[in-house]
Amino acid sequence: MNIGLFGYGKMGQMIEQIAQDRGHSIVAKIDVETEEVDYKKIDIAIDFSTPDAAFNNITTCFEQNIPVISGTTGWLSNYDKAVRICNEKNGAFIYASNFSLGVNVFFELNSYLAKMMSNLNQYKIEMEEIHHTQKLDAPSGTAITLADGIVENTEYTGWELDKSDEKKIPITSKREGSVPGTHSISYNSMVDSIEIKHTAHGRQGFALGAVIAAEWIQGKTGVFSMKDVLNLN
Ligand SMILES: NC(=O)C1=CN([C@@H]2O[C@H](COP(=O)(O)OP(=O)(O)OC[C@H]3O[C@@H](n4cnc5c(N)ncnc54)[C@H](OP(=O)(O)O)[C@@H]3O)[C@@H](O)[C@H]2O)C=CC1
Ligand SMILES: O=C(O)C1=N[C@H](C(=O)O)C[C@H](O)C1
Repeated sequence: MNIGLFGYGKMGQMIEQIAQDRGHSIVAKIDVETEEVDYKKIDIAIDFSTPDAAFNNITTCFEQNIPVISGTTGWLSNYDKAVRICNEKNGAFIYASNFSLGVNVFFELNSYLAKMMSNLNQYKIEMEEIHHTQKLDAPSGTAITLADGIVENTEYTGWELDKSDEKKIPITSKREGSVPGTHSISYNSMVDSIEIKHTAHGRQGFALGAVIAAEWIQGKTGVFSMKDVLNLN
């Protein structure tokens, strides 16, 4: 595949390595200073840019009939609009807050645990995410997806960064050194605690998942998720 990288930062560079190892070519590296893009050369766009840039990158690719894999977080207020444009253009799109295969299994585990805990009111939930100090958004996109999985299966109505509303899942966001991404959810009662945790050891897992998604979406039209790619449905 001829891949166009939208965003050539920490993730863009990791994806370049992994994509090349799997026999793909990087035909464009687009970042904030790029003035002209030759879209004709690009079979698929992989966007790991910034919350401000993602929507425009993604929808420009739809206009050019290029399928898009996006891992950028912090732009989701425009997600429904992007989906609409993708469908209007008969395009192909996957957004995932986290492309790592392990985290996508962790999402399923989180939903299953939330369902089991939903009638045990003596347990109070807490979520923590830890990332490197360069991260622009908080809470992480992954933490938001985890919170959505809990809301779907319990009486919680949403999430909040500061603990105040009993009906909301309290999320603590920590920014420390170069931590690639750690997410934990705990259920605490007076007598015990249950905790599930995912720890990324680097960015390879995110990048590999994004390249696998790009390979999978070739020749398809529609809006998909990593659940489809990994057959976790
Ligand atoms: N879904 C997932 O699995 C994962 C998602 N992420 C998310 O991916 C995004 C990128 O992460 P990361 O690579 O660590 O961040 P970086 O800051 O290292 O890279 C972002 C890059 O985007 C560039 N950029 C800025 N504006 C534009 C633009 N208009 N078009 C294209 N590129 C632009 C930046 O350039 P400049 O520096 O010059 O501004 C920078 O090179 C974040 O939102 C992060 O949360 C990260 C890891 C995994
Ligand atoms: O910015 C990052 O680094 C990461 N961002 C994603 C998120 O916001 O969840 C995924 C991963 O945790 C790394």
